[in-house]
Amino acid sequence: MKIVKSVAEMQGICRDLRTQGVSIGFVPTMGALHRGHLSLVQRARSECQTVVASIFVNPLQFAPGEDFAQYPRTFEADCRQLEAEGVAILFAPEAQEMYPSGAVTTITVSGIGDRLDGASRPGHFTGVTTVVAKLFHIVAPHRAYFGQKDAAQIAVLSQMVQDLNFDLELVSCPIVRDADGLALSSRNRYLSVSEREQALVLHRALTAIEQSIIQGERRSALLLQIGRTTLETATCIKVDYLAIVDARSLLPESSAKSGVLIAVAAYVGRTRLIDNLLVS
Ligand SMILES: Nc1ncnc2c1ncn2[C@@H]1O[C@H](COP(=O)(O)OP(=O)(O)OP(=O)(O)O)[C@@H](O)[C@H]1O
Ligand SMILES: CC(C)(CO)[C@@H](O)C(=O)[O-]
Ligand code: BAL
Repeated sequence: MKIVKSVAEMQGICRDLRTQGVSIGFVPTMGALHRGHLSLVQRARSECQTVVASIFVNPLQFAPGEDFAQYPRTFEADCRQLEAEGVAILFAPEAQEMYPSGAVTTITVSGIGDRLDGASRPGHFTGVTTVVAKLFHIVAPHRAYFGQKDAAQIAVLSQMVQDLNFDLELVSCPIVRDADGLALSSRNRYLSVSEREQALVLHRALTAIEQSIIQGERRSALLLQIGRTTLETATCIKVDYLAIVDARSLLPESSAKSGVLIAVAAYVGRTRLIDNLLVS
């Protein structure tokens, strides 16, 4: 696996690949890799001739007071895992390389970008869309792979790709979970043993809602009440949001019909976790 730190070098390599007609699959990450990230690489490998991954802990998407400084950085182990999965090129720039003039020019998806995580983490999605647009310009992928765990991120990026005419396909990949249901996340490593036990309530709340839908209940107000009752069984959880929304616009839906997203975010101790399910 070739490791590239310079924007100009990365852009040159990808330009050559495209000229040769090689299809490029791109997996952007912030590192601290787990099986969720690797599932995106595996999907990219199965659909594209070359896989490019990136590791960049993007300062722009962390609000003041968030965990930018503590965010886990496990570069050597990440490289070993990416190489074993057949990634051809890893782009791992420093912040100065990505933002030499600071963040003077940014991209904001209005509306969608201010909902769910965008409401709780002001400026977060402007940071995400700005860095992902830059990465798309640098890597010029044919396909880019994102996890459904970050469902609001997918909604925001899909809108950006459409509005700014990025010539690529955005591929959404299923949530990878531990055997007990907890969605894998780099931030899970912040959890103590007892916090991890409490964190299971997120998936349990989503499952309780799903069961009610399967039994025929469609009214969002009632489904949200069922979810909240389950969340209240955990003592060290502070719910940020539990919402039933349209998966594309992220606007509230009064009925849990097909295509609707049920999303939850909660602080488990000081760690903020998210999870969701799509109604099909
Ligand atoms: N459990 C998972 N299943 C599938 N994809 C995932 C999972 N966790 C993360 N991803 C995807 O991996 C990509 C990189 O995410 P990121 O590096 O932020 O990891 P993360 O585990 O989500 O970290 P964080 O704890 O910061 O949310 C994103 O597209 C994200 O949706
Ligand atoms: C897409 C991303 C790599 C942009 O920094 C990040 O938001 C993430 O890891 O989901
Ligand atoms: N997975 C989204 C990255 C973040 O939480 O900042």
